[in-house]
Amino acid sequence: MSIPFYKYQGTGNDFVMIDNRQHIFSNNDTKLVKAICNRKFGIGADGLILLENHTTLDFTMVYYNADGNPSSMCGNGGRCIVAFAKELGVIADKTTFEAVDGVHEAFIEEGLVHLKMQDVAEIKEFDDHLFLDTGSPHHVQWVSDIDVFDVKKEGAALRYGSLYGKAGSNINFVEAIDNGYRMRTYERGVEDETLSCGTGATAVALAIHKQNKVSINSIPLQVEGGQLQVMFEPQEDGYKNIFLIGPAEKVFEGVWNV
Ligand SMILES: N[C@@H](CCC[C@H](N)C(=O)O)C(=O)O
Repeated sequence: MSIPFYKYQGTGNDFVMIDNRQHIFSNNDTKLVKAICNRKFGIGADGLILLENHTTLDFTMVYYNADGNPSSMCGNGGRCIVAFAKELGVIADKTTFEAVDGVHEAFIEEGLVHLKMQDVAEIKEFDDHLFLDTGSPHHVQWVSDIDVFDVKKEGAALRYGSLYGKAGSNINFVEAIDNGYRMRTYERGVEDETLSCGTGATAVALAIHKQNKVSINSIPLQVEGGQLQVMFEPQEDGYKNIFLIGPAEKVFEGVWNV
């Protein structure tokens, strides 16, 4: 079996993308997805994404983590699939598509993909961290030594610890820097630090605003793989019109032979 694939990255969060409009790839083949995402024996990626037909919208996004399992929303993957849909000629510069957490609008402007995220109603604040769901679950914690912080060790301890039970959570660490904020993420389902996490960046931006650290509604975030921007409108009871903004690029394409 030969499966044509494309490799995309959004601020270093990388994905294998497959045009599955003709059902060339079986859904939920955990072993195959894990093999494709393996960085030593496969193509290598943080996740695999299928672009499928939708009955009324432009397309459906189906997301799998690198461990082969389907998961909750991937923000950077959402930005990458918009660029992929444009490359395939499925859309021009604007789109409405469906993902696991609902319908998303997006547009491409000056080379950056602006992805509208779901409204966020609740941010839980604890003594040393915050927790919110931006399509995926996110723990946000301030640190003072982010450059040398052991994200993999501390992230894994929290992800598998008593706070989040079997489902786990993605774990974000953040520090204020001269021109904004710098963050690093341990990703559930990759079980390692990734160079960027879009739903994580969204969670960090809203957490920063919730804690009154800024009054602005647009927050620049430096991630390991580049720069993201999150814009939002604060409401009495949460946040709406949330946009995750950043680059999404095709890296290469090929054929996977099984
Ligand atoms: N890379 C993602 C998040 C993907 C989902 C996550 N690993 C989970 O299982 O919760 C992003 O850019 O949002």
